[in-house]
Amino acid sequence: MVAMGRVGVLLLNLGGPDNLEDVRPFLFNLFADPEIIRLPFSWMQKPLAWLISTMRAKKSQENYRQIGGGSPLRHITEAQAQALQETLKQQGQEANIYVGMRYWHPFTEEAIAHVKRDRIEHLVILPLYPQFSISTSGSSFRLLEQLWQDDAKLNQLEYTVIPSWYQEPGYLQAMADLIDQELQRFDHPDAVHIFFSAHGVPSSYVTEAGDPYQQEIEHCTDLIMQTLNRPNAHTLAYQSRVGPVEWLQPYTEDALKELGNQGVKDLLVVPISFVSEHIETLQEVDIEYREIAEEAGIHNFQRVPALNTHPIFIESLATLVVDALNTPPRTFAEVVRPSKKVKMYPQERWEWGMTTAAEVWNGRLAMIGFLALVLELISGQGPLHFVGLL
Ligand SMILES: C=CC1=C(C)c2cc3[nH]c(cc4nc(cc5[nH]c(cc1n2)c(C)c5CCC(=O)O)C(CCC(=O)O)=C4C)c(C)c3C=C
Ligand SMILES: [Fe+2]
Ligand SMILES: [Fe+2]
Repeated sequence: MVAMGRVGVLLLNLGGPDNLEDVRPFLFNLFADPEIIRLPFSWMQKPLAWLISTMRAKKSQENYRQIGGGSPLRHITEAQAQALQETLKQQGQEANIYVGMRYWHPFTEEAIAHVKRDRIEHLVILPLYPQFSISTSGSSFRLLEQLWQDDAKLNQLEYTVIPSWYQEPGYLQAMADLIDQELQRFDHPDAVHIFFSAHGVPSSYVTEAGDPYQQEIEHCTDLIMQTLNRPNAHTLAYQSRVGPVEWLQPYTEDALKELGNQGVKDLLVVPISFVSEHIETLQEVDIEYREIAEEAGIHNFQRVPALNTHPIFIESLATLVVDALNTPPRTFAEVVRPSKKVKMYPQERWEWGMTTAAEVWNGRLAMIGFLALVLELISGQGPLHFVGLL
């Protein structure tokens, strides 16, 4: 059934720096998010975000430089929006598509301003993360919930949230298709080890805060293997760990070494937590993990491309939208998981010149960092300058 009234679809995504100058402010926005670094005191959030983004900027910029000087995420997401609009139209469903990024342009706040400007009556909120995590979809839902609380006008809008959608048959089919296509390029397709690499999160998100992410990733992997219906061996591992705390295991780099030691020669990486090419496929997998794999004796290391605008994938998004318009709406309150502020999660090492110091930040260390920051701001020549961080 086709929904009446003005329909909008809000696609949520992370966002990425468009150029190298954007890297530091992008990182600041990311680390200023309490769903990314969970602190006991909210007043610490911004100073700490400032410190970590400042310390990480150079390394991160170097990674973005290796993939052409910026993230392709904005262009790809806009192309997905365009393709989704056309597919919906073919199915008789007119809809405006909006892109709302969490940490960079076009920001979620801008997207909501456009939704209001266009006087949308029914809004489907669709994160471009197939699986739910507190740190991704959860963070965007929390932000939206806040925008709704701050703006009474938004309450006239009928909205519905799709929390996660990795079970959608079209999505699974598109993933299986991409894998199958890449397998055919190997001399012995059945002998290829299929290596699912998911973006990691700190383990405590799952064990302490109740993030369903790990369970959804595991289930998703099983469903893709069932859809693929081939005899290949497969592994699931977690990539992109930052900081010294424990993240979901096994880590991608360890699992690759292990497989290399076991004599695996042909390996196909399947990025599984994200539907677009981005820095972690183009730089981390294609450059860093390839090097680790080759050193471990995996001579034929290939990767499945991201879905981007794969037609079966875009059709599955259209199906999700149409289904959401035809079922009772789901509110933010139903989909935002409770998150206890349990611990401080250090995401970055302190790199004081030559020494790698604290393994885990504690409150005291954060306090020292904060004082350093204050001194820095007052004098312009404070301790951060002194140790070469700025
Ligand atoms: C489902 C995917 C993602 C999860 C889960 C996730 C959690 C998470 N990420 C960080 C820290 C960083 N993420 C960064 C970039 C980044 N993260 C994702 C996806 C997930 N993150 C994507 C797609 C991207 C890249 C966007 C792009 O520019 O193409 C970065 C910045 C890049 C870098 O410096 O390495 C950081 C830092 C944490 C701490 C976390 C869970 C708590
Ligand atoms: Fe991330
Ligand atoms: Fe990351």
